[in-house]
Amino acid sequence: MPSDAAAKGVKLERYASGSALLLRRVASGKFVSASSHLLFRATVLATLALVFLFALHYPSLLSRSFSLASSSVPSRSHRSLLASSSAAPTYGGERWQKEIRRSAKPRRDGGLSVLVTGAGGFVGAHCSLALKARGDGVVGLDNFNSYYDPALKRGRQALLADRGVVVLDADINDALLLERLFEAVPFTHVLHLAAQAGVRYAMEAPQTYVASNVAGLVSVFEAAAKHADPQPAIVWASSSSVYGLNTDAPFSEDHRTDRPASLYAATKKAGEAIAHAYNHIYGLSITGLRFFTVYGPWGRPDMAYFSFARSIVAGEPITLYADARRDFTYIDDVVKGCVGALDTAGRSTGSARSGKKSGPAPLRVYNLGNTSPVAVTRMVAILEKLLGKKANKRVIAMPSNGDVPFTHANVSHAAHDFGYRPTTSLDAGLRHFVDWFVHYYNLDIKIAKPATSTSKKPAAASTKKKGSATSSSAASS
Ligand SMILES: O=C(O)[C@H]1O[C@H](OP(=O)(O)OP(=O)(O)OC[C@H]2O[C@@H](n3ccc(=O)[nH]c3=O)[C@H](O)[C@@H]2O)[C@H](O)[C@@H](O)[C@@H]1O
Repeated sequence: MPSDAAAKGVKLERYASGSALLLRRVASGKFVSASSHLLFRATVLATLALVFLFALHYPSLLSRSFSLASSSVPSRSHRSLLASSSAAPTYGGERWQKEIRRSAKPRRDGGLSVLVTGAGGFVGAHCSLALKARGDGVVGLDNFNSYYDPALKRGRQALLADRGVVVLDADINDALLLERLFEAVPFTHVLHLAAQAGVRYAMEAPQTYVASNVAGLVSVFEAAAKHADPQPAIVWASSSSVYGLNTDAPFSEDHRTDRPASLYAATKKAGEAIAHAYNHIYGLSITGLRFFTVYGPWGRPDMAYFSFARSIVAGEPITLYADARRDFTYIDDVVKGCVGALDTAGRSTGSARSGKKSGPAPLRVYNLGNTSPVAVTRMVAILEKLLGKKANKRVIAMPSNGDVPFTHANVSHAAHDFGYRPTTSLDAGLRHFVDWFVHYYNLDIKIAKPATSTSKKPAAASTKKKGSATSSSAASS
């Protein structure tokens, strides 16, 4: 990855040469007299000077147009990394390293030291809390982009800060930052969850998926393979969507995954192929987890269960795709799967110093689903009951937007290798979600009592009340 200054130079050059070309074309017109050449040169110089000043003051605007790496996010300076101390001008340095090392330090014998990318995200925040709670060291990073309401991500960050977990304000495509992190801490594991999520949004913003899910994944693998000593084991988020047009059910890891139905799925499938290459060449221990429609407290507002809950409360219509079914998987179950995958990952066998591996390293992929698909109409009925309000439903045929009609996980491999056993029904899980949702948005809603008691308690993160409510209309798509 080029340095900031070099990248800025390239951008500036393109910008400047574009302006000069335009001006040259105007200059070649017959109406430009010889006497105006001097004026023309002065104009070019002045334009270049203005572009230079503009680039100095608004690098983020330029990088949004030209940089693949940052096209998915409202660009922010890579130098303002510790969200808790925005005054810090650079990363690296003693104070920065001290804070990172404190956060990364395990508090139990044999504890892991885990770098969690996407720690401000839904699954990342829950996993970070769970790891910290059992005495592992955790450092998070997140670019806090505005794909959905960043206030929610900041809320999760605040929760993590309460528990002593630092979440850096940084992008996975910032190779230098990753280098510095691996220099500062000998992480035993990386839990790589930073990604551009969402199946249907890929039609609107295809490049953001390439930037985060392909380029970003390579960036993490590169750093782990070449700048970490010893190399960590990596567990990363793939997706149930890789099964695409597969019709054999339940979906097994042995089934075909070469027919993705969306660009999102294609980038996740590409990630699995990239993982194979890095495992093969560099001896990185890599585990891909295929998540199945994960939901719960502190969830993603772009997902159907969350956006439907908001619409029901607001009395707005919702659109249901006819006959859609999902293997909805509760966050606590997924967290157990992630932790199990970390605990059983096995070591990487490569060496950053020699560039060689001592032997084959583990390369694994697992489904993390609930094993019981439920109709989306049923999911809405549960929400209606909990919220005490009917949804204004519009049912349409499933559009061709990358969606698939159903998902259904076979989890026997994860059960066998690390005891993964999902235990939360959609009724119980949505109750925990609605409980959190009502508190978080300070809604005046009394949640309907369960017909039968649910055995599980809400997730640790779900009981935290938010003092100042975020307007439900503020959340993104
Ligand atoms: O399992 C996965 O791999 C994926 O799960 C979800 O994707 P999806 O299952 O499509 O989740 P939602 O967007 O919440 O949709 C859930 C269901 O609601 C349906 N839906 C969605 C939106 C809508 O307006 N109407 C509607 O009926 C969809 O067809 C789908 O069956 C996540 O958004 C992806 O990031 C993740 O990778």
